[in-house]
Formats: sequence, structure tokens, C-alpha cells
Amino acid sequence: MLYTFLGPAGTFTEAALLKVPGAREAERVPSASVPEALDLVRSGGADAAMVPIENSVEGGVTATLDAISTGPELRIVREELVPITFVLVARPGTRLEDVRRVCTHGHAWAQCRRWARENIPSAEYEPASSTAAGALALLEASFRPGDAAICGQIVAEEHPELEVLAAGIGDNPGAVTRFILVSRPGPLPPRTGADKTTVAIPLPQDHPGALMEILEQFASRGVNLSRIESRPTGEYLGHYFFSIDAEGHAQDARVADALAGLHRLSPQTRFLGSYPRADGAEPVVSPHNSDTAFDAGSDWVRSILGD
Ligand SMILES: O=C(O)C(=O)C[C@]1(C(=O)O)C=C[C@@H](O)C=C1
Repeated sequence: MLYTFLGPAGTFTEAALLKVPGAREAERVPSASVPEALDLVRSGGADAAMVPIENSVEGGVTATLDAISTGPELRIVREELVPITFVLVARPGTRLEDVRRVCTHGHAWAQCRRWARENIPSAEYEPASSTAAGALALLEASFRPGDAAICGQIVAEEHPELEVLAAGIGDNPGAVTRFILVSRPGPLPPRTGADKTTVAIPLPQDHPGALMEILEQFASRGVNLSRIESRPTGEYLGHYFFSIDAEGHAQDARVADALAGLHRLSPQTRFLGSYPRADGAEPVVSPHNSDTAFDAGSDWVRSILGD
């Protein structure tokens, strides 16, 4: 297996990848951005990519939601949850009161905003493609005195040339980011009973009540949703798709039936995968939405038709 991930080494995404059994021993190639990681999988340059999808404080990672929902098809085969804690690093000799510019990933900055306002009020934010990329920029020629970065502790441990000015600087101590492992389409990971299914559903145009009808496909089959977000398709103003995580596997009859309903409503619906939940939580399924009940319903209809 050859894995890629949002790099460079030391990102939270790499920490998520290292949780995958066998990934520590496998070949791992960092990518500079989420679209680059996914394109490397599409082109066959990597077998799978680990990318962030959702943070408990800052919400969806739009770069991922957009890049997996357009272009050649990909499939999510696994998810990982990583607790997020941040440190502020700088070149040795920099004091907290000297910090004028903080380079980091947008999601990291958003999670440390309150701390930054209170502790480094004159610091400006400089976007980086990842937390580790922001920290490594401190070692480059573009460095200016007063520069600092927000990253994970691991980056500071790997780079003694950087000093930790403050630790535990996240505004929400329980912050967690969810990451997905993405492959080219292939056999689905087997159903475990504690699974998730992800879909991207373009909202049909000139169809009053379309969103309600989409949600009804899940509700009427007792399928719980764990995430729903709207994103512009980019085609024209006002055209959106919904990115949805539902509890269950496409091999569950209630989920399969909901998917068929979605396709009827919005034929461009994209199936993005059924995969085991990282927290192992099993959904509560009422008896009338069980596989047995769906089978009994189909058998009954077949008997009416004389099949
Ligand atoms: O920059 C990193 O270290 C990442 O892995 C990306 C990312 C994100 O996209 O949210 C992951 C977790 C943290 O919330 C901050 C940044």
C-alpha cells in the first residue's frame, strides 16, 4: 500500500493515518493540499489518501467536501477521530509579547482565536496549507522576527530548532477532528453493524420542497443523519449540493432503499462510501426498518404479483 496525506510530516492528518493498521510500516507520501492528495489517488500514484473532513469546533473542511464530490469518483473506506491540541512555536529567543504574525491552517487559527486575542493581541494571521507547513515556514528564508506558528506538539518534538512558547492553546479542550481514508472505487468495506454512509446530493432545481423530500428518504426509513452541509456546486449562483453522512451501510436494506429514493429524486447523487464508524456506535433501528421487515415487504409484493 502507498498512502498519501495532507502533509508535510507532523500534521494531524498524518497522526490520523498512523492510526490505520499497517500504515506505519507502509510507504507514505505527503501531499501539499487536499485536492492534490485526492488527485494522486485518482491517477494511481497512491492507493489511498487520508484527509480531514470535519472538526468539532470549526465544522466541515470545505476543501475535502468539494474535492471528493466532483471529478472522477472516489470512495471513503475508513474514518479516524483525532483529539486536537495545539502549541505555539517560534524560533528560540522569541517571547510571547514579540509575536506579530502567526502562520497556521485556517481551522487551527479558528480553534485558537480566543487564546490569540487574549495572549498575542497584536499578532496577524498568515494562512498555511497545514499546521506543520506553517511551523516549517519559520525555518525558511521568508522568516521575519516576531513570526510564530500554531501546530501539534509532535512538530516541536521533531524540530529542536523550534521552541514552544505556549501549550494547550485551543479554545475548546475537547476538540476532535474526523479524518477519512479515500480510495478509488472498489468493493465496499464489509458491513459491521456500526457504519456510516456518505453521499453528495445535488439539489434538484425548480422543485419546491426538494430538500424536504431528500430528507424524507432518510426519515421515512428510520436512517439517522450525523452530518449535513450545503456547498455550492460552482456551476452557477444558487446551485447547491448537500453533503450528508447517514448512519448505516449500503448493505442495510433501509439505507439501500433510501439511496434508491435519492437517485430517483436527484439522479446525479454521488455515493461516496459505506465504512465502519470510528466510535463503533450502533444505530437504533426500529423493527419495521430492519432487513427482515424489508425482505418481508418485498416477498409480500412479489406474492401479490404472482412472482
Ligand atoms: O493542518 C493540519 O495539521 C491538518 O491535519 C489539517 C487540520 C484541518 O483541516 O482541520 C486538521 C486538524 C486541525 O483541526 C487543524 C488542521
